Amino acid sequence: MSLLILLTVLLLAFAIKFAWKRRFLYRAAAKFQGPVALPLIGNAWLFMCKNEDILMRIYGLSKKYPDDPVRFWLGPSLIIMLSNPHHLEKILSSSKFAHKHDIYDLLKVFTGEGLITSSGSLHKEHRHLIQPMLTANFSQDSVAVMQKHAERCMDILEAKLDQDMFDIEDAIHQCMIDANKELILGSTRSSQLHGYSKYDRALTNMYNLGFTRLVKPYLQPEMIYNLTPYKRRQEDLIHAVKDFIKQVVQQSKERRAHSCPPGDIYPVVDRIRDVREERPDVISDKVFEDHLLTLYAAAEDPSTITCSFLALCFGLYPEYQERAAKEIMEVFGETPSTPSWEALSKLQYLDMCLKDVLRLFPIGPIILRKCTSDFLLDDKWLIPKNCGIALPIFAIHRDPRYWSHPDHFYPDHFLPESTNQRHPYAYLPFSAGSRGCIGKLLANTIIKVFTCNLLQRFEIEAAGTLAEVELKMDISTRPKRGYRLKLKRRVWK
Ligand code: HEM
Repeated sequence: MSLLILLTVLLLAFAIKFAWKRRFLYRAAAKFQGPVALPLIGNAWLFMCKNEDILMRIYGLSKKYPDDPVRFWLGPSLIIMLSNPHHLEKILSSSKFAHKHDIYDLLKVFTGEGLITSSGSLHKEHRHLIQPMLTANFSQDSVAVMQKHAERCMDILEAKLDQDMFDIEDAIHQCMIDANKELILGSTRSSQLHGYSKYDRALTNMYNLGFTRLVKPYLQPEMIYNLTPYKRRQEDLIHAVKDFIKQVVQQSKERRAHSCPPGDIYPVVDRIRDVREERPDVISDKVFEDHLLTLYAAAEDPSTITCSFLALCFGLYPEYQERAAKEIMEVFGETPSTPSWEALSKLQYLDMCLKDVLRLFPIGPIILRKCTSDFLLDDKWLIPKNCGIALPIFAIHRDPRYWSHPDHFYPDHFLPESTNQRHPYAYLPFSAGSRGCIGKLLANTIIKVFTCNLLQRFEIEAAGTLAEVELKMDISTRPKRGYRLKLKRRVWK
């Protein structure tokens, strides 16, 4: 009995000390609106649903609190969500929010100190080294590489001509694997010709496993996670992925030793290797591998998703497809050939289509940051040090106050007169500021070259409406039932 009393007293003392140390956080949180928080779990109950439905829960909440900041408690963690573009601008342009939220640490087992998961001075220094490698010149050189892989993909898609509906994702995924492996990793092993490799499969499973742990709080404590089968699986995946990256590094060293010409492109791996030669103290072997895996993963999956959604939207909105195809024909003619860099920039309508797809299906539907010191927002709201910040990009991209046709594919959203009237931070498909995407130009190039090839060869059909495309969230936004399309030979009228 006395032991029980002692334990209760100790527990109570611990709880009081814990609450006392965090009194500033509670005081600041009380100034924000937010849903009812339960003892211990806070608002975590709002997100107790299937992983894939979390996106819609967050969307619902941000619609409920569209203007002023709102607070959530996820267990002991305070998160402030901001849905007003004017607030997003303040956050994304402040150095106080350049830190990723602590939850990203769970992904460090995979991508270590790569640009997505690192923060602080190491991130800043390495971003300065890597960003200049992805210049307009690199994107320009990537056109020919992308054209080669896109043509191969179109040849594969010929087999689907005039057949039943099929999911186009696999074909696009293998094409994007080949292109990004050559551009970033300098590897010419083709998944389109030889099928998915062990590495390709491991990487896809890695995204899924990483996301599962992010959204299941009970898997987050290391002690518990280590006892689950997920841990074993994680080790197998890491092993497969890292093995491949080590081979890529080795091949790059051999190219250097034999002064091999870089082939079709001077890939990112060789560019980083050359920087290391000059400054070996700055990038260790381990961080070199982390960068390669991060850059490849950051490029391959978003490009696949965006090209697939663009094809689906063209299938659902034939009039916009026709307009984009006509523009491509006017600029390039009917026969697919390697587009010139100048000609690509003439595809204004395709550009508007791509922008609207990135609006509807942003790769980062929610961006999470950590506040590293107290921050006074609009001289009104004190965002306390160490709390999390959530930016619900998906919800803002569908807010009817900024978009005339929020839930439709509507390229005219990006007519200059509409764009000029909108707050620039109401559209953030590549995020912004010191943690914004460094591959934006490359991504635009890859996707446009791919789409030119697709529309030059095929007419795309899809059934139903965009409203019927149910979405799910994993590490990005995807359709629950795939990208189902039908292809017909394009006949120029
Ligand atoms: C359609 C294609 C793409 C989209 C929509 C996209 C979107 C984004 C977004 C939203 C972020 C910020 C994430 C956050 O703040 O949490 C980001 C970061 C990043 N992206 Fe992209 N991305 C794309 C393609 C690429 C490509 C092709 C590369 C590189 C070759 C790339 C490399 C990166 C890197 C390294 C970061 C981390 C930057 C940092 O934190 O310093 N991305 N991307």
